[in-house]
Amino acid sequence: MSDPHHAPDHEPDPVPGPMPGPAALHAAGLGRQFPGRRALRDCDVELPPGRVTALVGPNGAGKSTLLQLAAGLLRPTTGRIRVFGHAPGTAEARRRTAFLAQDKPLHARFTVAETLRLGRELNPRQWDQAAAERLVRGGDVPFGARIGSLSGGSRTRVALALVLGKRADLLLLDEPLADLDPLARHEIMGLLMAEAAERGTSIVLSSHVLAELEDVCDHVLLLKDGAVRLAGDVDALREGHTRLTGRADPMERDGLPRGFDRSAVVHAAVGGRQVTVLVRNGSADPAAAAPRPARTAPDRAGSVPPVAADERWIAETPSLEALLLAHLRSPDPVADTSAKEAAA
Ligand SMILES: Nc1ncnc2c1ncn2[C@@H]1O[C@H](COP(=O)(O)OP(=O)(O)OP(=O)(O)O)[C@@H](O)[C@H]1O
Repeated sequence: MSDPHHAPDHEPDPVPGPMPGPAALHAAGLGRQFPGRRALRDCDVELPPGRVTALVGPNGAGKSTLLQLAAGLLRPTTGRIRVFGHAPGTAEARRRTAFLAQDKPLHARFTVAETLRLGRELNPRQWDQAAAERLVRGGDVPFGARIGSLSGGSRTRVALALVLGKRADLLLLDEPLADLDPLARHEIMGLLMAEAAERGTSIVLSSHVLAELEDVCDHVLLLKDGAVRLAGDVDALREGHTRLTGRADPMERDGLPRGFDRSAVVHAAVGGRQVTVLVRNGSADPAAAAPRPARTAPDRAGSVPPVAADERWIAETPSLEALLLAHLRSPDPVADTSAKEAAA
């Protein structure tokens, strides 16, 4: 339903620089300023086609702003953004993109059937009525009911039906599951995965429920304070980190042994006598998955053995949720986009 709000239907002047690749979403130096507030700054984003991307970040991180820029509802203040190489708001970008806004704007006085008819009229060449109806029927939403009379979850279902009915190549979904009950969330996630697997649809999905993203997303984009903090292929990012659990050192504020290489630490948390720490792997050598303490304090020389070889530490590849939580908690402002290449 985003069409009526889109920016004018013309390509802006070409921007100098290399041509964008076939990325589903490409942004370079992207920024968006609101009065008194910078929502996004200097964001470089490359989302390969056919991937399901988790867009995560704290409240106010800029997730909705990025999705609205990609949907052509906002214009960048700086930099540029492209969907499949096209400027958002142009006819080709609009045809290939479907956007589900966080507040799911629908006409309250329309019935469900009228809403789907509007979807078909706005997308006459590519509308899939069966896909849209399937979603509505899945929730037992009456086709004759007015949108204004529906529960939040049913309204969300109708809004998603419009998105899936459009048969777009890139779905931009801003917290699509927020109003849905657990069974409906599970069902909708399954539908989205099927859509991605069967049609190669690219999906960008913002969510605060990290555990739900684990089995669904194969790519991640973490924003914090309007900047990209972590980006890339999920497996590559997980393999690029190690989660270590061991006995906390009561003499150290962060609970880590004194000689521990803190430059590789994303975040450490002490719980009781244990410390759990997420570290970036410093080497491509899998044997070095766990960090070696690079600096050993002179007064304790030899007292801190290499963590990887110390059986008192449990080393494991982090889950996506553990990875994201550590990066969300990390004060480190340096973006980790090391897994970008693996995603291409
Ligand atoms: N239209 C606007 N006018 C002024 N400020 C805005 C506007 N839209 C967003 N902002 C500000 O930009 C920042 C980023 O907002 P945005 O909605 O993109 O964050 P978000 O990551 O989607 O947050 P949430 O998780 O709470 O939905 C916030 O500080 C917000 O207040």
